[in-house]
Amino acid sequence: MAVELQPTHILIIPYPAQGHLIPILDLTHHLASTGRFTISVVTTPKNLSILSPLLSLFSDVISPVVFPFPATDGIPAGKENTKDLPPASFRHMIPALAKLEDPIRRWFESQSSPPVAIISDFFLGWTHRLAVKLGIKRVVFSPSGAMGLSVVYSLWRDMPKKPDQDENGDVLFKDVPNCPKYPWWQLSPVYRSYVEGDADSELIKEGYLDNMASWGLVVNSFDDLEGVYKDHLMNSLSSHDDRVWTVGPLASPRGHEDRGGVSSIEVSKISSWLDMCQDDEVVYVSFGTQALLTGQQMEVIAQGLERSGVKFIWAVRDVMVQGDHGKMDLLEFEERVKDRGVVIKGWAPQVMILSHRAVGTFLTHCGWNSTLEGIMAGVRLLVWPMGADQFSNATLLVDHLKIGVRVYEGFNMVHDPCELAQILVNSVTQDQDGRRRIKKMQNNALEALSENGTSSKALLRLVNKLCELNEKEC
Ligand SMILES: O=c1ccn([C@@H]2O[C@H](COP(=O)(O)OP(=O)(O)O[C@H]3O[C@H](CO)[C@@H](O)[C@H](O)[C@H]3O)[C@@H](O)[C@H]2O)c(=O)[nH]1
Repeated sequence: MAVELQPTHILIIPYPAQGHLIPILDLTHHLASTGRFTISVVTTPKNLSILSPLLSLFSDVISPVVFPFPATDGIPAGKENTKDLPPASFRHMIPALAKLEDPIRRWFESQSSPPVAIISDFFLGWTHRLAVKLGIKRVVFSPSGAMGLSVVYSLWRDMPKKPDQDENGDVLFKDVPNCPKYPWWQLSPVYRSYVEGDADSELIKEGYLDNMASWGLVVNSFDDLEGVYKDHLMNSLSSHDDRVWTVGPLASPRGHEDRGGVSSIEVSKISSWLDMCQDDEVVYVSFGTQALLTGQQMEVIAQGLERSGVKFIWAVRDVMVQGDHGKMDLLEFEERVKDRGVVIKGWAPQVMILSHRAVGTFLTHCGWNSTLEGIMAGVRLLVWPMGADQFSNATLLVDHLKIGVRVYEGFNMVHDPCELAQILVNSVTQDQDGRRRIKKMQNNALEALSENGTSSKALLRLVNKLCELNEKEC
């Protein structure tokens, strides 16, 4: 007699930052599309709206599990997403979310058919212990690449100290392939702010160790881009056995117009403007959803764009438009360049812009999602890493794969608008070799996502492995 298959119930727990939410919800979308799961997604009231498109597509499959946001020192009431908070809030957001452990456990115990696995962001390491208590599996979701993750895991495992109390002293990662090294100031700010014995610091450290002990790991990357680092993770995380899945670049199968937010400018206006431009002549500039540029940096970018004479779209975070950004007068700048440039204040339809044939260059902070989106669009990558994993992403793109050009690094060096202008001009008019290399990587990414590609196969293996946990199905 045929056994009736029950869908496998899994619990997704995202971290409320757009660069983390967007890819884990893309993964959720892919899992929901298989028809083999019921999926519960943990969220808080102010983050519910980002789930709406998925909920309307998969109302029978995906259910939100909404908990009040836990009140926490360092996070103002009413703020539940890091896009509305300064970068240092990461230190507070991680402990805040750990307070959801008990409510989630109580919710789990009330379920007639509880989840067999948790897939949760790497900032939620405590979910490993929760999963162990509940007798289920935990899969870490890494919105960062495999190289960035290898470096950060190595940091928390080995706990290097600041060399000679010098911000510029190098820390060497001997155990990571290609032995990268970074000056202290380029290491993860969450790591640098660690204070031994401090409760929040210890919770964050435990979280990373718990990540390394979890049952599996999903990385938003693909083997042609980072195979060596995937293998390294596979070998160094013995607990993961063969359960490291590189399933990227994750993208929304639904299209990209409202990916991660509602565009603050009419999408049709932007596409009509781009339609009037020649192939590859437009430079797109964005520094993601976390970096807070200084007034001086805004000024350098504006002057660089103005002096270069290139066509451009510059996405400026709304907090930087509202904030006091020194001498920089965005409105005057816009007026001066209105014939050849667009400034988007607030959320930009980034993937749509990058994939337009007129856009040929991306000046990026090297956030991992932007990196993958740039590769998928086959645009030249001008990189200006600011923090987090962005310095290792820059190493990968510029030094190892030679598909990016390093413009500047971080906040503290001297930035010269004339030099930036020249780099922008060169990227639009020259650099054919760089362009060929990025096109090749774009093809590799598309290949990875094709039916028999490495990422599609990894996704299928992940799906099968999760379904095996469901005794009713096996
Ligand atoms: O106006 C905007 C701004 C951003 N995005 C999207 O938002 C995401 C931004 O992600 P990312 O490029 O990774 O930048 P951050 O927001 O800075 O991401 C944080 O999270 C990433 C994943 O861990 C890290 O790689 C980064 O260093 C960290 O800053 C991308 O999908 C963008 O397409 C838009 O669509 N419109």
